[in-house]
Amino acid sequence: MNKQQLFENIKRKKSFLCVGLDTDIKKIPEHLLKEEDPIFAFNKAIIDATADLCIAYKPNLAFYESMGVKGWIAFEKTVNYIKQNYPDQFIIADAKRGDIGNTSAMYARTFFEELDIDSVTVAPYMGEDSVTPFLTYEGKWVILLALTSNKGSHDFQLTEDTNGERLFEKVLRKSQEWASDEQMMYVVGATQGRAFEDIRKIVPEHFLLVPGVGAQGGSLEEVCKYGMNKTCGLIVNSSRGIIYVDKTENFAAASRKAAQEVQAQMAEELKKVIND
Ligand SMILES: O=c1ccn([C@@H]2O[C@H](COP(=O)(O)O)[C@@H](O)[C@H]2O)c(=O)[nH]1
Repeated sequence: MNKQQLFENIKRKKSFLCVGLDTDIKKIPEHLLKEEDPIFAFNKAIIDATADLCIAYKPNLAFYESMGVKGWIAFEKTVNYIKQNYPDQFIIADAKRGDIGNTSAMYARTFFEELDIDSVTVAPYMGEDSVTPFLTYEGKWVILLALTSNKGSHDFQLTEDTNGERLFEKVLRKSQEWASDEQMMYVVGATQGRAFEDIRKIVPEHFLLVPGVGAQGGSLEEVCKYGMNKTCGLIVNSSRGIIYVDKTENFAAASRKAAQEVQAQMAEELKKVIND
C-alpha cells in the first residue's frame, strides 16, 4: 500500500485508528479456550467487529512468539485472514527488528516474502546497514523507532549531544538519507505530547505510528494538535484499550464500541485539517 492509498482509506473511513492485536491467552474470554486456535478465534472476532472503524492492525510479535509454534501459526492465520477479507487494511508487524545486514535481510524475508505484511517496526540502534535490507521491497514500509512511549525513552532517546541535538532527532534526520516518506514511517509515543511539534519540524510529511493512547494514557487530542499534517500523517494505535474492554461472550461488540468512540474523536480531528 502506498502513502496516497493510506490517506484515501483514512478519508473514506474518517479514521486513523490502528487496532493493536496484542493477544494474550491469559486475557481472552474463557469460552474461547475450547476453540482449536483460541488466539486466532479471538483475533478474527475483534477484526470482524472493528474493520470498518480502523485503517490498520498491529499484531505485536511478542504475544505470538511467546506461544511458540502455536503462536506463529495464529499470527500467520491472522495476517492471511486480514489480507483475504479486508484487503484495504494496512498490516504492521510490530517486531522491532534490526541486526547486521545479512541477518536483517532474513527478518525482511520473513515479513515481506514469507508473509505479505505491509510494514515492520525496526530499531535504528545498529544503523544504516541494519535498516536498508528492509527497504529493498517495493511497496513495503519500515517503521523506525524514533521516540517511544515508555519512561525509558529518557535514558537514550531524549539525551542531547554537545550541539543540543537529541538522539531521536538524530535518528529522524539521519534516516531520511536511507528512504523517503513513501517507504519510511516513525514510531512516536502518544505520551510524548509537545515533542510532536519538534518532530514535525524534521519530518513534516512522514506518517507517524503513534502507540500510547488508551492504556498508557497518551492524549489523542494533543497528538493531533501537534502531530497531524495535511495528509493526516498519523496512525494511532490502541491495543488493550480496544481488545480487552470486556471478558464475556459479548467481548467483540464491546471492542467495537470502544473503537467507535475513538473513531468518532478521530473524525472530529480530521475535520479540522482535511477539507474533502
Ligand atoms: O513506543 C512504543 C512502541 C511500541 N509500543 C507497542 O504498542 C502497543 C501499545 O499497546 P497498548 O495496550 O495500547 O498500550 C504495544 O504492542 C506496545 O508494545 C508502545 O506501546 N510504545
